[in-house]
Amino acid sequence: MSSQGSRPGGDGRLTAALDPHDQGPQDACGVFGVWAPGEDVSKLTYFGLYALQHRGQESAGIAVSNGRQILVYKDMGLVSQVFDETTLASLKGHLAVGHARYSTTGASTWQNAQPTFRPTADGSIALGHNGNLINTHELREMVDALPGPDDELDLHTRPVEVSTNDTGLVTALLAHHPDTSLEQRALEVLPLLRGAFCFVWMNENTLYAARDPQGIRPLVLGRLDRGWVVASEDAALATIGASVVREVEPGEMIVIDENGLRSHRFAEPDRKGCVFEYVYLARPDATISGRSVHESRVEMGRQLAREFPVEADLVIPVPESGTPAAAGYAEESGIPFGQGFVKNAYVGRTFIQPSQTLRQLGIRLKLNALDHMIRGKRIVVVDDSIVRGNTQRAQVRMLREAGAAEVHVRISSPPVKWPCFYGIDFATRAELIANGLSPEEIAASIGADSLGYISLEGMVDSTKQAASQLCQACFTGEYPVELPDESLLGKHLLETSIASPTHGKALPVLNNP
Ligand SMILES: O=P(O)(O)OC[C@H]1O[C@H](OP(=O)(O)OP(=O)(O)O)[C@H](O)[C@@H]1O
Ligand SMILES: NC(=O)CC[C@H](N)C(=O)O
Repeated sequence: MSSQGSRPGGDGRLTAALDPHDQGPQDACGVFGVWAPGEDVSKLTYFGLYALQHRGQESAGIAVSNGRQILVYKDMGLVSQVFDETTLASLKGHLAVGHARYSTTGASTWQNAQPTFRPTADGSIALGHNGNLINTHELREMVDALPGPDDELDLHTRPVEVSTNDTGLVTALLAHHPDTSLEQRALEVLPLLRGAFCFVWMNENTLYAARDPQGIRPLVLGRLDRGWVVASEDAALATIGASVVREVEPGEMIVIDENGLRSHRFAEPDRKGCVFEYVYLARPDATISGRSVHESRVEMGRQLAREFPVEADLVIPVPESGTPAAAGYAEESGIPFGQGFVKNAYVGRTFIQPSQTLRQLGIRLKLNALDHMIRGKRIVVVDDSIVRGNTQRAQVRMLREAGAAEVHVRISSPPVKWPCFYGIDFATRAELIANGLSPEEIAASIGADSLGYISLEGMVDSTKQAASQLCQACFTGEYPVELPDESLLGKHLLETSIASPTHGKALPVLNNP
């Protein structure tokens, strides 16, 4: 990576840039934000992101401010690959925001890694986003209507970031507040956004967080002895020793600075939390809307055993996220629970990798069957979901090769038939195996003796949330935030990117690869 344009510096408050590829051998979508004078905020953010790594594994970044300038460090890779002690030690300040990304809109590139950065009339902002916006064309037009970078910025001292995703557009809209405060500007911009968003952002002195009116993705507020924290999941708070205060409410914006915490309501709440957070996305030790994710998953397994019993010798999970449901299935059915697969702990989640080839390779890399546990037995194998079918096809084959007498697949969520437009890369309908095939046809396709999916009601009841307050669009096709264009249903979100470097204006940023 080489730098384009000159490095920031010289005007006393300019954002400086740290590009890991300019650091020689010193080697640096979960969101995290911390405001804590006297604490090592970049390290707290690093550990917070580490706890949120399961939410995004393509790129990671941290922005930190010491009150005068914001430093941003981001790169492709896992949190532990992007940051090291030296990098973290150079990120000094009293407030920080961090991000671990997997892409939903805009390619998986350094330019789209977050926090995104943009200079403003009175400083700069850095922002991280979990979610996905669906009115990006509208937002693009709003950004295009803003005064261009040439009018606004000195490009000799402030190089340009060409971000091609939804997050870059919001950053540009927020950053344009020549005559008003960032806080006021945010209260104008947030109501214009459609879709899912949990944002954490900052300027030099203030930490902000906001959650969309539907509260599709989780966001929690926590307290340190000497500060405040916001994070996608409460497990990240526990990791850094912060206590949970409450969830950031749907439609709420929080502002934290030396005067404490202020809360604004920018929209009326209409709660539609993502049910797939309970099924797969969130960590099992997370609590969302007062309900333990682990307990929800165990209950889904119990319910699955009631709905799809089978005579068998052993219940095994597809690790990791299938494990609690398998335990619930075994408990309810009375069939012994055991380990049938060994998971390589160093391999990450497979369905969120960007290409099909990588996904398929990833599964073989991840799971190996324990032959002596499997041989001659009738196996019930429990997983949380079938998306493209890669995992089940591979693991049924492995179980057969290991000598299983029968393989019965049980899935603790209903068939995924519809793409997600709110922050999960469920891709196109064509890629979803349950879109074209019945459960019987899927069983034949993956080579299973039987296949049972939990009912929609069974899954929803297990979360102890009112069905009316959950987004179940990936199972039902009923989208709680109206899609601007029905043709979106046939497209991959990565193809709906709002701008390419050759279309529209370039967004200013600190360093270019
Ligand atoms: O039908 P597919 O397209 O294969 O996707 C579904 C699989 O992806 C997830 O596992 P993943 O490996 O991502 O994560 P996990 O280890 O946390 O269960 C999920 O638990 C299923 O096993
Ligand atoms: N998974 C996410 O939350 C993605 C955030 C944002 N839409 C992006 O693609 O960067």
